[in-house]
Amino acid sequence: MWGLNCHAGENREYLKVVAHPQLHCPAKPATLSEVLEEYFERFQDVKTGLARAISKILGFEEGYIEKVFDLTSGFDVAAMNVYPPNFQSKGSIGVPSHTDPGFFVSLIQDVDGGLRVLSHKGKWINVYIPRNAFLIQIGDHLEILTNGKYKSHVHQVVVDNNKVRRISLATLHGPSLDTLVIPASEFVDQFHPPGYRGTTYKESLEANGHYEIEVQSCLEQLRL
Ligand SMILES: O=C(O)CCC(=O)C(=O)O
Ligand SMILES: [Fe+2]
Repeated sequence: MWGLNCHAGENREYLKVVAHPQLHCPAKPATLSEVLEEYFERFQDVKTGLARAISKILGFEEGYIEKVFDLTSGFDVAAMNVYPPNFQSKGSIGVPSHTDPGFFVSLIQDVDGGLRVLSHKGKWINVYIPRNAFLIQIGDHLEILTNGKYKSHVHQVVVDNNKVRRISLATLHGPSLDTLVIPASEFVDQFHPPGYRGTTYKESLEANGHYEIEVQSCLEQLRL
């Protein structure tokens, strides 16, 4: 899906493709699908490694998250972004503040600067990503699974009055579409009642009337 968003609140051009369980990518240019295929194939090891590490940190056996999110069929969408868009450009907000659905988001960029994260004290922090490094951000469905222990944090992109051209690849790694995500019983007790309503991943992606591939957050609607 190609999109050009340059209205008051947003200012970017992007191509979104489903990356997993099966890569759906335009056939031309052939180098694009070849590079993405290799990237996402090799990224599976990073995803599995993170799932195992986080499972252990949460006190579960290492295969816990792979199992509850059914990651072998996990629904991943990659957004390739250009800021500012090639055509028109209005304002300096690349992407307004939001959280992302899913287990986690991985991000690479060509030039540093632009991405900001809202701290728990309500301050915007510029994110520094060392060259050749990935940024990993927690997604809404890990927040739901942990009943709010892990937070899907609010972030935005600010494009310095469009003086700098920036390209990023943000991939939203989700559970499988038919996985029902609810707060795990281990995080629920009389002092911590369930804070979120359970839905399948597919239902939560479509809750705001968007298509699955638009991967918009609906965390606010799921809060109890
Ligand atoms: O381009 C970026 O740095 C982040 C983009 C983003 O937040 C998103 O696509 O959800
Ligand atoms: Fe995002």
